[in-house]
Amino acid sequence: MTIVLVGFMGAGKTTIGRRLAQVLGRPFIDLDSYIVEKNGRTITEIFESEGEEKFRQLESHALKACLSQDIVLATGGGIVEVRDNIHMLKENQLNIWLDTDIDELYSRIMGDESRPNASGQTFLQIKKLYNSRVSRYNEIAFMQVDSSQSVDDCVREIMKILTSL
Ligand SMILES: Nc1ncnc2c1ncn2[C@@H]1O[C@H](COP(=O)(O)OP(=O)(O)O)[C@@H](O)[C@H]1O
Ligand SMILES: O=C(O)C1=C[C@@H](OP(=O)(O)O)[C@@H](O)[C@H](O)C1
Ligand SMILES: [Mg+2]
Repeated sequence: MTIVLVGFMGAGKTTIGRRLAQVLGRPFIDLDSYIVEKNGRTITEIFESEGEEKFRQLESHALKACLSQDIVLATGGGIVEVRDNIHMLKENQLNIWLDTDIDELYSRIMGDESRPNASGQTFLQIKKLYNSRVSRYNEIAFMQVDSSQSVDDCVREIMKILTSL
């Protein structure tokens, strides 16, 4: 069973996913890192050279390759932009939606140039993107975790639910 982390940019998918995998003793894959490694280019380079559509194709291909493995998988915040990804994720039960308020998300991603859909964006532009996606995170989520908590508290909350299943 793949434990998948979904949520907007800055929610903590990569950070909490890595720590959760350590605690579970499972391999960890960050989908962005997987794409970078397979393509030999950064996310920004892919966006700049071939556009977001190409990135989304690579992302869907990577998701398909990584699902159904016994790993912890951190997705990118735009995974819900592609309907096929939502269909694939609906087949996976353990999708954990990391979420917190937009002010906190914005403060975590501002100044980080590694996210083409965030760099140079105003708070209102980021909030509009968040609002356009939030219902789709909810659509695929098995559980929602408030990642305003510390990384370890988020992991503890997730572990409590997983061990009760
Ligand atoms: N629970 C948390 N509390 C405070 N800061 C966090 C938390 N989780 C992640 N961060 C920080 O927020 C930023 C984005 O985290 P990241 O794991 O890259 O999020 P995502 O993969 O969802 O975009 C990083 O600087 C990270 O250190
Ligand atoms: O929300 C988005 O459109 C994106 C989020 C990023 O991942 P994180 O959510 O881990 O930052 C990365 O996949 C890419 O920059 C696109
Ligand atoms: Mg990430």
